[in-house]
Amino acid sequence: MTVTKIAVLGAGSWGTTFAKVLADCAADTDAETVITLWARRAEVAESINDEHLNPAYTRDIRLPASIQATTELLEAVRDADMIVLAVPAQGLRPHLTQIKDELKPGVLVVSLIKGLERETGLRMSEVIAEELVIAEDQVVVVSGPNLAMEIARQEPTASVVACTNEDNAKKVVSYCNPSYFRPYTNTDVIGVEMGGVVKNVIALAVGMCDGQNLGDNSKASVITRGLAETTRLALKLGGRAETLAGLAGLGDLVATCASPLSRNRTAGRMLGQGKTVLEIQTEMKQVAEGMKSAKAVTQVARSNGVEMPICEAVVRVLEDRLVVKDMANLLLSRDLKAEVRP
Ligand SMILES: NC(=O)c1ccc[n+]([C@@H]2O[C@H](COP(=O)([O-])OP(=O)(O)OC[C@H]3O[C@@H](n4cnc5c(N)ncnc54)[C@H](O)[C@@H]3O)[C@@H](O)[C@H]2O)c1
Ligand SMILES: O=P(O)(O)OC[C@H](O)CO
Repeated sequence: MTVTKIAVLGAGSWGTTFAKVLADCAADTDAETVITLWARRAEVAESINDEHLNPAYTRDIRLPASIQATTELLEAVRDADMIVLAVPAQGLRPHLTQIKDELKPGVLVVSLIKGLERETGLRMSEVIAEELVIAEDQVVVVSGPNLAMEIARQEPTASVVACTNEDNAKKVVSYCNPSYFRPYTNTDVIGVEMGGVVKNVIALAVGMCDGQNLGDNSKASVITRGLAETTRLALKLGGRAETLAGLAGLGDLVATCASPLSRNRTAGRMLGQGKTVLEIQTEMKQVAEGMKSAKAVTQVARSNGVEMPICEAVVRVLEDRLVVKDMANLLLSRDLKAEVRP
């Protein structure tokens, strides 16, 4: 039997949980799979190897003993058939630069990351293909309503595995389909990625509503109009409307904006309560990607002539150019128009 080697880079909440998804799937199917999880910090790798726990990120969840953690990046990716990327968006490129000479020909590279690169406005799949000099159809994106802790607890969850080559998406699906995780394939990589990126910015706005003690009407209005602006941008960039109405669009937006587990919603709530960006970054130990990607989203939107008033307002708050209590007034006083364009 051939052994499949999978490397997961990033032992935070989602990287650790996704390694568990892969390991549980391999156990369910009796597949010969070696899963190596790369952690930046030695104590995290030691805890995963010795105790099968990653308390800082997945609390008391017992990880499958088959997951081997290492702090050696090149050792993790050497001979890997599939490399899964779960580091924060702004830290991705330097990692790719380090691993690019170690890649096995034909390797599949899977992005779990929901962000845009700030300097270039590129989606993660574009950064990966560019930096690793691999074909677009070797890059696969996993995105959807996937709060890591719920999946770590094995609560039933669906997701999307997107690749321009559907066979490659199916291959990745075959590795990440344990009993509690149902991945659907999609060939619309742009729609899937943009759904995951922009929902983080909208969740910041919903969190701001919470911080201002606004109720469900306000939040539903932000979520729904947020989906409208996300869809406008995704369509302009070449995505498909059905994707944004699916798990990676509406599904993820609802999960993130509703859940107290969401770091983006939590960061938004803190902004709504008057905390500064610096205070929030110091207090939160985990990444809230929307805070880093919001500006790039609005820059990409502007350069494509797409109006994104909620995202624009979030950026103004993040840049200290708007106080949260004035945000609703700014959004509501815009020119009136039809909900759906004829
Ligand atoms: N946590 C979730 O529920 C979830 C679900 C779906 C997608 N995602 C996405 O997955 C990506 C990773 O998120 P996460 O939740 O695992 O984050 P996290 O904050 O839990 O962990 C990030 C990991 O990356 C490491 N890290 C931080 N900065 C780094 C840097 N500059 N270079 C290298 N490593 C660095 C941290 O040590 C940690 O191991 C994000 O893009 C996020 O949006 C997260
Ligand atoms: O905790 P957040 O806000 O980064 O959201 C996590 C996931 O993206 C939800 O699907």
